[in-house]
Amino acid sequence: MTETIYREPVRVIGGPPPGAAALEAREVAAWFGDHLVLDGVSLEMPAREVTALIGPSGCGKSTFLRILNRMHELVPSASLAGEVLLDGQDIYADGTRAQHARLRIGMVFQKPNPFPAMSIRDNVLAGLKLAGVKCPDKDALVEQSLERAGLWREVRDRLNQPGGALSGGQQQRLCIARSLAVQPNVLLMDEPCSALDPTSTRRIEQTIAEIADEVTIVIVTHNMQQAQRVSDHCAFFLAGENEPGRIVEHGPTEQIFGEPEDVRTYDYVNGRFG
Ligand SMILES: Nc1ncnc2c1ncn2[C@@H]1O[C@H](COP(=O)(O)OP(=O)(O)OP(=O)(O)O)[C@@H](O)[C@H]1O
Repeated sequence: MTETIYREPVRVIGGPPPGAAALEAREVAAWFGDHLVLDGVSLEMPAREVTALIGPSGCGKSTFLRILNRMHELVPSASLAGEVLLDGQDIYADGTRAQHARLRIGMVFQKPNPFPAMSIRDNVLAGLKLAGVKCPDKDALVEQSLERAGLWREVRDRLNQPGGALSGGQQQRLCIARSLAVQPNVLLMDEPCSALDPTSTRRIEQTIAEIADEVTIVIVTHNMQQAQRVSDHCAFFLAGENEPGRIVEHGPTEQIFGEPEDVRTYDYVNGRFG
């Protein structure tokens, strides 16, 4: 079989502007009803780098991640304050559409969620249809997205088979391919390996390393080794008893794991609690 390697991004019409983008949260607070779950969260997530969000269960990491692409507001009781800047533009500014923010800032979830009866090829293209993005050369886009997600070689001869027939790790890479097909500027990942075996986990980590030059990544993980392996920066979240979650400390991953400034960070990354 002849291979076409698509080095330049395949052209799509109506997609995000090209390239990775920086994200910055400023003084973010979040509520469910009148329950304040996050407060005073400010964090810079540089373009083309991987930022890991770490911290014990319930400290607001997933809530923060969902605020970064306007999914938090889909929960009926949810509200928030603060700003989220995508390359300097507040995604919550008046007149900015949530769907536009979600197109530029993609998301991969804990449990792989391909459309099980839909073909592998159509799964990759499903995000385009939902976002109203068009592509004149769909075959090239399918190949490039699967290649970037590290799945092409395993599925290129069975693109018409259902997505549900793949293994869990392959399904997660299919979901990454689906997110990449719309060519987002940022990819958010909420514990993307927690349902996977160690081999699939390493394969996803390899994929993260391969795509990080082209798309900014923010990943929630409970796995400290994973945070160390995949991220350039880490933010440590913590919520006291009856207190909202806050960032205790953030910085280069080497510093957070090697020489943290706060004793709570030291204790957490060394497995003393959480
Ligand atoms: N839909 C919801 N309605 C009400 N409260 C919620 C909702 N989702 C989360 N919460 C609450 O918000 C707080 C933060 O939850 P969140 O899931 O963001 O934490 P987390 O750090 O991601 O936890 P985990 O690591 O267990 O996934 C918790 O107190 C949780 O109970």
